[in-house]
Amino acid sequence: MDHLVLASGSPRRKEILKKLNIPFTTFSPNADETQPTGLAPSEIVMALALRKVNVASEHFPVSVIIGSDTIVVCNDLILGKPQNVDEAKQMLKKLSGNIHSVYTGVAIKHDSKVETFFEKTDVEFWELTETDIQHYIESGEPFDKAGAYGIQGQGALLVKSITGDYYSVVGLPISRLYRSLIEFGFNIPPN
Ligand SMILES: Cc1cn([C@H]2C[C@H](O)[C@@H](COP(=O)(O)OP(=O)(O)OP(=O)(O)O)O2)c(=O)[nH]c1=O
Repeated sequence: MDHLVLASGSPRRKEILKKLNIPFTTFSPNADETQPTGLAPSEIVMALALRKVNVASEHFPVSVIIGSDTIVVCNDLILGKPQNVDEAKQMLKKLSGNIHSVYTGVAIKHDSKVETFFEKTDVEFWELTETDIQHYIESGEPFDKAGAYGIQGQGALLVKSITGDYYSVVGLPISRLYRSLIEFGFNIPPN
């Protein structure tokens, strides 16, 4: 079986990838995460995922490499990770009482062969009070997450409904990835 590398420093992505039940190495790619301008959200997340696998492939030239990127889009505004409390507050205010879309792009690379895809999941938030937002920010959860929340943590209490893949919101659309890896030619033994 080919060697698999997850080009990510995200502990969530690592946990989700374990569902494949195959060994893999993680590598934090430190790629430039500046969002390219003039692209649709789906294109942005695929471009950033590609940057991550390209950096990792310099270190693992013979491996199959997976990279991923997640952004939140609310009323045409792209929300990445908040840099401070104020930004987190602004983001959560925007999401309050609204439906937003979470885009996760994935890139798979082996030698010169590259595959990219994206998933879009719609998430509806309850109406949040100032106190709800304040309490949630104090949990510390918002700061390493796109849109300033984590659906897998206390952020679950903010979410009214979701349409699409839950794991894509957490950062890695695992069932689509599983199928894409097989189509890509990666040999995954039956569990
Ligand atoms: C919306 C949402 C995002 N997130 C996370 C997923 C991503 O890890 C993060 C968005 O930042 P990313 O830049 O996509 O990923 P990362 O910097 O955490 O990891 P790496 O680039 O090394 O792969 O937000 C959650 O964990 N839960 C959520 O509900």
